[in-house]
Amino acid sequence: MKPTEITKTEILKIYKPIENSAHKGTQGHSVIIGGSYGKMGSVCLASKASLMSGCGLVTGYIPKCGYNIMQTFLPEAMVITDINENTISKIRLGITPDAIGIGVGMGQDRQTKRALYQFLKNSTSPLVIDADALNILSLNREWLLELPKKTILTPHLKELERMIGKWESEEEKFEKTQALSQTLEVIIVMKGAPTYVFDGENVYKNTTGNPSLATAGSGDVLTGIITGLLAQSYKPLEASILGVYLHGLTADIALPETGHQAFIASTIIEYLGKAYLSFEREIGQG
Ligand SMILES: NC(=O)C1=CN([C@@H]2O[C@H](COP(=O)(O)OP(=O)(O)OC[C@H]3O[C@@H](n4cnc5c(N)ncnc54)[C@H](OP(=O)(O)O)[C@@H]3O)[C@@H](O)[C@H]2O)[C@@H](O)CC1
Ligand SMILES: Nc1ncnc2c1ncn2[C@@H]1O[C@H](COP(=O)(O)OP(=O)(O)O)[C@@H](O)[C@H]1O
Ligand SMILES: [Mg+2]
Repeated sequence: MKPTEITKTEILKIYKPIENSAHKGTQGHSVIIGGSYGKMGSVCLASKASLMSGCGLVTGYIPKCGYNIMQTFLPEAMVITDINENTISKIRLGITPDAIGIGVGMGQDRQTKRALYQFLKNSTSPLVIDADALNILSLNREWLLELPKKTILTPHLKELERMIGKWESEEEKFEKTQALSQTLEVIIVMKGAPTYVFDGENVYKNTTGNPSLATAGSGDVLTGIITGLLAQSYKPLEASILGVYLHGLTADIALPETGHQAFIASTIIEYLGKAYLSFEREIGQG
């Protein structure tokens, strides 16, 4: 199982420049579901990253306590609140978005667990599953069978361990992850240094990124980027590959300008524009 490297050449084959006739309706609508009291930053970061990945419309689905926080942090986003104050208890969107990212900052309340199960049973939009949604699934492994095919899971190594159990060697970690992606027919973005993407058949190794990304919220931002790309009608594997590449590239571009200490999750979002511009320059020269 030799990984294929995710290089700029591959990325330029996937990347779709914007059409002149574009309007916000053609650029996709993504929904980020998550947040709980004290963890609203995660949804704010993921939603802003989704918008700045190029998505036309973004909605946050959050508990009531996050309403003012999110509307103030990100006026470009729309907000739908749960009936519950501090955690999500029932997911009623009333819209059918082009992609949904679920789990960041969501916590693992009993009501939230039940809401996730009902959501997975009924959801028809392409999905990205991260953080607490992954942890809840690890505690209720039979729920994994409810995941629609080509759903994208984005575990860091601890979340991965909760899903597949401990491994004795790197080889075993890769084999178990590959087996899970094959059995469930899902895409697994195994976050780390570097990040690998499994699609059940092949494994792809990211070539961008550096330790500046070892900062709170940087995975929440990745969830927002991949969800935004999915909503812009990139296929799930393309969105995963392009998402991890862009995410790492922001850190590579920023590092000489910011230094790693002052690089935070918001800096990833800030540098998305420069990362995209580097693609446009290559296309212009081609
Ligand atoms: N501003 C906000 O609102 C923010 C909200 N957030 C939200 O908080 C929730 C909890 O998420 P979380 O990831 O912090 O908790 P959890 O799953 O227990 O993992 C932590 C443990 O895992 C390990 N570990 C992690 N990475 C690893 C790696 N690459 N390689 C190896 N190990 C690794 C590490 O273990 P250690 O190495 O310390 O033993 C660490 O102790 C979640 O909903 C998230 O969205 C956060 O995003 C922050 C900003
Ligand atoms: N040393 C590193 N080199 C490259 N990427 C890293 C490094 N440390 C962390 N990252 C990236 O940062 C992100 C961290 O995600 P995660 O642990 O979910 O953060 P959070 O939950 O705080 O948002 C992942 O995309 C991971 O690949
Ligand atoms: Mg995370």
